[in-house]
Amino acid sequence: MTKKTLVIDDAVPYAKEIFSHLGEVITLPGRDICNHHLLNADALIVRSRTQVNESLLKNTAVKYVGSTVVGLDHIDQHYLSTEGITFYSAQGCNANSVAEYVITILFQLAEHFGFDLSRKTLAIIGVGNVGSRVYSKAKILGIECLLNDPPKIEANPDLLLNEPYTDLDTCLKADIITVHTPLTSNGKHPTLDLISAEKLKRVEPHQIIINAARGGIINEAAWSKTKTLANIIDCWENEPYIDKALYDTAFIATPHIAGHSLDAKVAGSSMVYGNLCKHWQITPDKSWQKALPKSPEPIEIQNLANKQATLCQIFSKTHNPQADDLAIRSENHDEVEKKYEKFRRNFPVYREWQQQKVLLPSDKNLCNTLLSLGFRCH
Ligand SMILES: NC(=O)c1ccc[n+]([C@@H]2O[C@H](COP(=O)([O-])OP(=O)(O)OC[C@H]3O[C@@H](n4cnc5c(N)ncnc54)[C@H](O)[C@@H]3O)[C@@H](O)[C@H]2O)c1
Ligand SMILES: O=C(O)[C@H](O)[C@H](O)COP(=O)(O)O
Repeated sequence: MTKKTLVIDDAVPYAKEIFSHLGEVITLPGRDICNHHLLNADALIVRSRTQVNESLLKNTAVKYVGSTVVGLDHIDQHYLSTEGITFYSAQGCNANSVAEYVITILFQLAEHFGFDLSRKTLAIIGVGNVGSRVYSKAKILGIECLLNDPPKIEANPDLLLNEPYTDLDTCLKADIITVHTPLTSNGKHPTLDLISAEKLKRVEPHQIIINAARGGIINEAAWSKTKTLANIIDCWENEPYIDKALYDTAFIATPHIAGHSLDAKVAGSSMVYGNLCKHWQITPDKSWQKALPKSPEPIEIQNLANKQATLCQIFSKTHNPQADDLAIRSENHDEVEKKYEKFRRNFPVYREWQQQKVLLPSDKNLCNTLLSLGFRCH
């Protein structure tokens, strides 16, 4: 069998360790992968920064495309299908990372503005892999939720019987609104401009809006003029050339890193690797897992404040989105745009809650909550 060639986005962690036993691995920055790199490649493995379409793949040898991320708006799936190119996407690989990002920020907001999260309502728009994990964590933490996901309800109306699904307009009255839909512009429930200028007119100054899904789901021009208590923005239109007016309104502005835990990135790579091995009928080799770092040092909490404050401290020690905000923040917007992609490509490694051990004074209630959220607790 001739040796295969795989072209891989160099932001795919452990690309060489994981994929080299399948063939020759060529790594390139995702944005720089062009048609001429792929002429003799058998497989292309990307993250979100490579637009996979006819102009990229025309007259190449590529017969397999693997996306190690969840969003699909960079993939022309119709073209791949008509050309008989196998496509696989690591759906759900980073859902937990995004859910932890959202929950951490909710606690940071509550501590900053001095409110009790258990007295607030959180509306989750899009209840798939990410939204359902936000929901399950919020329930554990005593946060009342509203859910909105018309495609899911149409597929399974019984969900209305036991879960707080409701219409979008009702959700947009919630204290906190977080969107977790794909960015779609066709079909029965397109999400482009889902929270339109018209809908934003009804948002009140006490409300908080979070977008860690895709730029464009919320009308950015109108959002930048909408008075809110806080805007939390991880996903923007035209990244990295993000809108200054919207950026200037953000309480936390991060460069599309909500799904960037090491665990999420490795899960994406590992899922594509497993699918490619199956596709090429090769037995997977798991020796690359030895390259993974050990679990992080335990989080030590000396003194217990109230439960919300202590949880905020623990979540923030795991990963602090405010540090990511500060990493790109600048009065000079050109500087923000310059730092945006550079910071993403050199993103500090952090591990998810299930890799974390917490050492704290005995508190059964707090420990049970932490265990339910996936932490180990001593
Ligand atoms: N910021 C990040 O780093 C990051 C990481 C992962 C995913 N994402 C984005 O978040 C999106 C969701 O991720 P996921 O893994 O949960 O995907 P998913 O496909 O599991 O869930 C998306 C959910 O949205 C629902 N939906 C679709 N159209 C809708 C509409 N008009 N109104 C309400 N709900 C609608 C779907 O029915 C589905 O349940 C992804 O498409 C991606 O764009 C961002
Ligand atoms: O689509 C996704 O899974 C997420 O938006 C993910 O963060 C994209 O990762 P990136 O390619 O931007 O590193």
